[in-house]
Amino acid sequence: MSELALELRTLSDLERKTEELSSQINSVARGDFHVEVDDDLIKLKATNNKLKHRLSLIRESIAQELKSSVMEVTESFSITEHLETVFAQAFAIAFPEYGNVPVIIAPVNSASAKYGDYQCNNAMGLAKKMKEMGVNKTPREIANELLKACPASPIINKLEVGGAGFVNVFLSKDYAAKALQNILRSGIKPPRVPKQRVLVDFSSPNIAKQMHVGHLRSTIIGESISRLLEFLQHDVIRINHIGDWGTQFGMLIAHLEDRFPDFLNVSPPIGDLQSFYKESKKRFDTDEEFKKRAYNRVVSLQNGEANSRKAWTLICDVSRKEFQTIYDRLDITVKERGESFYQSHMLSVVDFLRKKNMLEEDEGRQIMWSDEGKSGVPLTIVKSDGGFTYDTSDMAAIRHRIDEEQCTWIIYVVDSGQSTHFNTIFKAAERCGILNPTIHRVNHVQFGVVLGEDGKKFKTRSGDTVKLSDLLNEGMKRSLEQLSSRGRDKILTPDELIEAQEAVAYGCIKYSDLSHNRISDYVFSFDKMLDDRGNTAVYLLYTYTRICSISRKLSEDVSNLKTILDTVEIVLDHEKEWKLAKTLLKIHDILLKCSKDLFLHFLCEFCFEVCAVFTEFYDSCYCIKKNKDGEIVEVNYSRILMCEATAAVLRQCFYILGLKPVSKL
Ligand SMILES: NC(=[NH2+])NCCC[C@H](N)C(=O)O
Repeated sequence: MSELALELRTLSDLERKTEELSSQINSVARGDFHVEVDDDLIKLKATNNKLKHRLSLIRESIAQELKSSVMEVTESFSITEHLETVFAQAFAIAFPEYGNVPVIIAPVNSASAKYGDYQCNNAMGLAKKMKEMGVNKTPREIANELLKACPASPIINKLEVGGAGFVNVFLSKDYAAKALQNILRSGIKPPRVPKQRVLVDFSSPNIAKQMHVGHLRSTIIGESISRLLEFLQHDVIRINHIGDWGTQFGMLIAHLEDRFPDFLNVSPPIGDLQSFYKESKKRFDTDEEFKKRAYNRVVSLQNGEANSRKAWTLICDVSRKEFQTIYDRLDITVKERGESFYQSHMLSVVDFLRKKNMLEEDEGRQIMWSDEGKSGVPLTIVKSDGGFTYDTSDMAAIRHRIDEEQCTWIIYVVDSGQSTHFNTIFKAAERCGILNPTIHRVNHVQFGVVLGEDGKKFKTRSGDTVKLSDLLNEGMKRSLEQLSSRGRDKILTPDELIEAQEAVAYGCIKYSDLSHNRISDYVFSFDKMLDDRGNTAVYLLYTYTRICSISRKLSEDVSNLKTILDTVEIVLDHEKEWKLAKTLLKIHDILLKCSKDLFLHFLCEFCFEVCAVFTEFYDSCYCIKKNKDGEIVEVNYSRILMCEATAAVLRQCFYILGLKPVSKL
């Protein structure tokens, strides 16, 4: 919404108030009330006239401003947002007295193209509101007034009032052709959004414990959210909040000292950290002397004593290497900043909370309620032995992220099981003044559990947690089988085959996660994800390679795309060409929609739609005509450009979803 439009609304409100007052003055003047006429009220009437004049000037400049702001088709924007602005102006001009009505723009299902491409659906609601205020107008009358007040926009071909009072918007083909040409010239440009400094806390496995499928979900979703927000030009900090601190390290260090007494000189060959953990836990539970030494080591570690610190680093390194191999395979970038990083910040946040009188003694512990009414579960800030907890580290972390990192948006990609924890942290942070909800946005991006095909929690046959490296290996094996079943092992070079195998294996694991609404639990099934029909990575990747192979058929391929662009106009005469163009141009709307609520399945659905609409287009619109001998006799270059634009849109979406487009599959 432009500043002028806002000012216009404020002025309209003022105008309405003045009018109310004037009518009061009039009634008073008529003698309806026996009240002295206030001089101020009379002055207001004069002000009202001035305001009216200003209002008409502002309306004029809004019309001007809008013209200049939308004339540029070279800029990329979300069609929905653009139409929202157009209709907001129409509202301001036609119905200024109804203040801040949020504009409702909805895309029209392509099956009902005769009703336009988008609709403004406000008239019905407004008619109701007017009725409450004693004004009788039908939604169709309102829609007609809105239509008349709509400023010209280069993206609109025509407007019509339809049905119960919808304003139907038909997009302009000229605009669409230009917008597609821009995509081909300079790639997909992000729509403009206010830039934020945002921290994405994701992956976050725990040292010495198995990185499980829950962490895999967090890793995949967090990476894609980071890519999406980076694409939208936000300043993104990707943080791996690993569990590398806490009392369990005391027993791990004590056990390391016993098992590898020479650990300071010779790096200990801990192959299997999980069983190392189990061994030490067993001793901790049964051996009093060991337990005492373990506690000792926690204290020395937290005090920064050199040998304990060294032992801790060695243990963390073992896990770190394991995590990194998963990140490398899945192309994940995340900066490690585990719980240990916050040790000094925990000391200071405790101090801060104590000074603010937020801490309460509870059976030796120091707790904090997230609201004054003491409802819900309190946070444990200091344990009775003086140690800190997961709550303490998250309070320290949120404070650091807001005060020191200067983030205005923090996103935690963590399973739904922790939603109480995060809600409490957010409320507590607000209560003690760390977080100001008018400035800071915090989101717990929660997700459901991974289930096996039997509908039970995802486990190995023997009932153990599935090792992620085994899972990725299995994916690689299954993807090779899939490719071989299509005879690809005979067509592709060994390098191309490996590239295709990885693209399919990792792509399908990521995509099957991202394409489901993350809130619900999801069933992990290689069979489903490797299906080449339906909304799967395999289907998308195959469609993409098909598009690539179309232009490959041209001898002078698309390396001279720029020349083609300079000489060929995109024509959108065929119904399927026009449908494809409109589908592709939805990309900005979709990206914004995904970033609003941080749901990536909308982007997956969009990719699926693009592929389906492309197939319809390709089935009914020839791009390259060949004769009986297979020689090219005619090329429709406009359609070749459409193919290239489709590939460009898909590539951009693939990047955000972490899929690697391969030109041969
Ligand atoms: N700031 C956070 N608490 N991030 C999430 C940490 C997840 C935790 N390490 C776990 O495995 O459950």
